[in-house]
Amino acid sequence: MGKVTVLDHPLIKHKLTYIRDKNTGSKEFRELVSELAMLMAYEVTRDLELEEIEIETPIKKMMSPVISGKKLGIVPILRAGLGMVEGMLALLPAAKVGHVGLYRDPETLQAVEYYCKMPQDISERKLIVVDPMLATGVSAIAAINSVKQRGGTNIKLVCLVSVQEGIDAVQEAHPDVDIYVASIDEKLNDHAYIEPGLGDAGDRLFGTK
Ligand SMILES: O=P(O)(O)OC[C@H]1O[C@H](OP(=O)(O)OP(=O)(O)O)[C@H](O)[C@@H]1O
Ligand SMILES: O=c1cc[nH]c(=O)[nH]1
Ligand SMILES: [Mg+2]
Repeated sequence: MGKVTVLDHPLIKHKLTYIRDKNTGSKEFRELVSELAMLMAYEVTRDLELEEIEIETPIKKMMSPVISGKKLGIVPILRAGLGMVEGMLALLPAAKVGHVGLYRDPETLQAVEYYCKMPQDISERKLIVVDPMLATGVSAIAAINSVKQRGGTNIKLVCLVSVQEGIDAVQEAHPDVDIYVASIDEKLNDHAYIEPGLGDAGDRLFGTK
């Protein structure tokens, strides 16, 4: 079973409070989501492999570590996942970006996929699927299915706000995927929105609705 990590660094908690606040407008919301993604990227990449290379300081030669091993890929789930890409790329500038476009049908709550474009060498990359919200888990499960169908094998899921129900669903469908969240909230409401949550992440990012 993949592990679940709640990233509860004080900076993450602080910024999360302000994206939850209904009085936070789109500009500030976008900036905070981006900053949160950057902080989470730092934690999620803790297990990157290193190799020693020889360098020379102004004083003497030494062996010193640099990142090695598999390259990275970031996969936002459109639309709301787009808000997390820039922050992740700020820390991981060499990562390639694949996109999965899908929305949750408000009536059936099923995921409807409308776009998918992955890096060609997806099977050789460590992939980080990103979406601010993990509610029922239907969207994340569908997105990870799409990534796997195209050859992705090494996958992590990073979300800001989640509920236990969504985490359980992803773990059952994709037991090989580690999940990182900033919060596990109380529950889903009757419309499968997270309570207390932050509302509709896509609408708040892009000023729609
Ligand atoms: O876990 P789930 O129950 O599937 O819900 C979570 C999904 O819902 C939201 O996307 P939405 O369908 O609103 O699309 P959008 O990003 O285009 O707004 C959110 O960004 C997730 O992708
Ligand atoms: O609370 C929720 C649930 C699904 N999608 C959102 O954007 N917010
Ligand atoms: Mg939405």
